[in-house]
Amino acid sequence: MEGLERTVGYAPELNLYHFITLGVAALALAYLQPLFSVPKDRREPPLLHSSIPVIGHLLHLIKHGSDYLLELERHYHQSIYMLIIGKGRMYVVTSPEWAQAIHKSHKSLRFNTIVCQAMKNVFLMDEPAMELIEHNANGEDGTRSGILLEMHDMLGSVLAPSQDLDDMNRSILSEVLPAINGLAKNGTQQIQLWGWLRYRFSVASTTAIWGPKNPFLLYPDVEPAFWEFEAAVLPLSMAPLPCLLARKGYKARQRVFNAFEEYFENSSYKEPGTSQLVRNRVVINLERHGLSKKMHAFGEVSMVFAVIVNTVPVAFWLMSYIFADKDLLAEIRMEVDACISTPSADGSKRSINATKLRTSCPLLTSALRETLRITASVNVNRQVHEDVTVTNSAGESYLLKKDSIVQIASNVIHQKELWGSDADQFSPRRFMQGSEKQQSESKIPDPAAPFRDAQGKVYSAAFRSFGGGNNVCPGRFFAQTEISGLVALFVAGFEMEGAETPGGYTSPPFETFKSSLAVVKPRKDVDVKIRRRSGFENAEWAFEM
Ligand code: HEM
Repeated sequence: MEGLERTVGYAPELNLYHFITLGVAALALAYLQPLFSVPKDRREPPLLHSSIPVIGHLLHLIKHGSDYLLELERHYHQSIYMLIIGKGRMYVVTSPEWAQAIHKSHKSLRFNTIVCQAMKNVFLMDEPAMELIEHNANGEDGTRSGILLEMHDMLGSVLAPSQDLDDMNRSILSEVLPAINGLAKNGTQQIQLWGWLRYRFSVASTTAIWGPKNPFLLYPDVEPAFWEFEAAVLPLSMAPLPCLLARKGYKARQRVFNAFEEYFENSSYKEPGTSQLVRNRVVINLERHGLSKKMHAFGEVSMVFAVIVNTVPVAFWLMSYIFADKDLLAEIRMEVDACISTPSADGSKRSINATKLRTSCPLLTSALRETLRITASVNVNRQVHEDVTVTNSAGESYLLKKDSIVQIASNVIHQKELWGSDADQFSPRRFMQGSEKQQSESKIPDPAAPFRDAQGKVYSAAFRSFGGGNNVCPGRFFAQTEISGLVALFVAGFEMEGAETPGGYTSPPFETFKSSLAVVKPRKDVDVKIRRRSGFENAEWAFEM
C-alpha cells in the first residue's frame, strides 16, 4: 500500500486523533486475536490476509476508501474474495459474472436489511418507526405490503418512462432555466463552477420534487448543510459518539432534519407544484402505515440523497469532460443544435427538445455513460440473510455465510480488461457501439443498458453505475434527462474557459478520498469565465419534451 499511502487523502472529519485511536485498537485486537479468530469454511471464497490482523482491512478502507479495493485487485486479481473485519466477513465481488450471481440470489442476499440499518443509523429512525420499516422489509410474509416494498414498487412506477416522469423532468428543467437565462447576460461572467452548479442544480431538483415550499428554496443554509451532512455520512454511521467525532456533519444533519420536519408539520407537500412522488410517499408512510410526521420528515432526507447526491456531480463532470476537449464540444454541439427550435419571430426564444436529446444524440448519451463509468462507480452492499451457495455463469460455486456483507466493487469492475487498454481513460465514444440497436428497440434508451464492445459483444452487469438486478436505480431515466438537459443548455448557449487557463478549460482533480457510496466530487472548485455563444447572445432558453 505504499503508493496508495502517498497519494490518497483522509475521509472528511477523520483526523490524526481517530487514526491513533484506531491504531491503539488495532494493537489491542491483534493481541486478543485468538479470541476473535473466524474459522474459514473451505467452500467460502479465498481469504485475503492483512498485515494488521483483525482490523487491518477496515483501517485501509477507512483511510483509502474504495481505492483500497483497486489496490487489492492489482495485487491479487481475484474475482471474488473474503476479508475478515473484526469478527465479521466481507465478501468482495470484482467481476460482472459474480455480480450477476449475487443479484440472482436476492432472496438470501438482502438490500432492504442494509436500508433498515441506514434508516436507523444515518436517518435516526426511532424504535416505533423501525418496527414499521422493518415489517415485511424483505417480503417475509410472501406479500408486497410494508413500507419498504410499497415504496420500491411506487418509485419503480412513478419514475418509469411515462407522462408522470415527463412532467417531473419538465418541472426540473424549467426550474434551472432562470439561473441559466440570467447567466452572462451583460458580457463575460466569472463563477466557481462546482459551487454554482451544486447550488442551482440542488435547489432546482428539490423544488421540482418537493414543490415551492421546499426547504432548499426557503432557507439558503439548508443546501450547504445538506452537503456537509452528505460528506460526513460514513463517520456519522460508524464513529462512536458522532456528536463529538463528526460534529460538523452532526449539526448539519440536524439542520436539514429540522427544515424537513417544519415542511411536513406545515403540510407544505399539499402546495401545487409538489410532485406525485412526494404525495405518494406521504400516503404510504403517514396515511397507510402511521409513521409519525417527524420520522417521515427525517426519512424523507434519504430521498433527497437519492435525488441529488449523484446527479449533481455527474452533471459537473460531464460538462467538464466536454468543455475540456474542443473537438468533443464541437461534435456534441452539432447534435444538440439539431434539437433546438426557434419559436419566437425575433429569434430570441430557443427551445431544446429534451426527448430528442435522449433519442437523437448518440455521442452526448455515450459521453454521459462514460462519465458515469469513470465517476459513478457506486459500490453496492448486500447482507447475507442465511448461508447460501452462489454459482456464476461458468458454474463456479462459493458458500457465503449468514450475517456477512457482500460488496459488489463497481469501481474495480469499471476498470477491468473488458473495457480495453484505455479503461482508465475517458473515452466519450466508448458506449456508441450499442446505441443503434438500442434506439431501434425502444424510444427511450435505457441508460443502464449493458455495455457492448466494438465487436458487438455484450457484457451484462459490467456497466454498474445504476446497480443491477431487482434494485437497479429507478431514477436513472429521470437522472439522464435532467443531466443531459442541463449540460445541453451550456453546450448550446455558452462558451466557457478556466479563469486561470485562458482559451481552454482544465477539469479539477478528483477528491482524494473516494467513498464507495457515491459519485466522486472535485477536490477543489474551479473558477471559470462564461460568455454567451456567438449567435445566441440574446437567447432565452426553454425546454419541450
Ligand atoms: C447519476 C445519478 C444516479 C446514480 C449514479 C444512481 C445510482 C444508484 C445505484 C447504484 C442504485 C442501486 C443501489 C443498490 O443496489 O444497492 C440506486 C438505487 C436507487 N436510486 Fe439511484 N442513482 C442516481 C439517480 C437517482 C435519482 C435521480 C433517483 C430518484 C429520483 C434515484 C432513486 C433511487 C432509488 C429510490 C433507489 C433504490 C431502489 C430500490 O429500492 O430498489 N436515483 N441508484
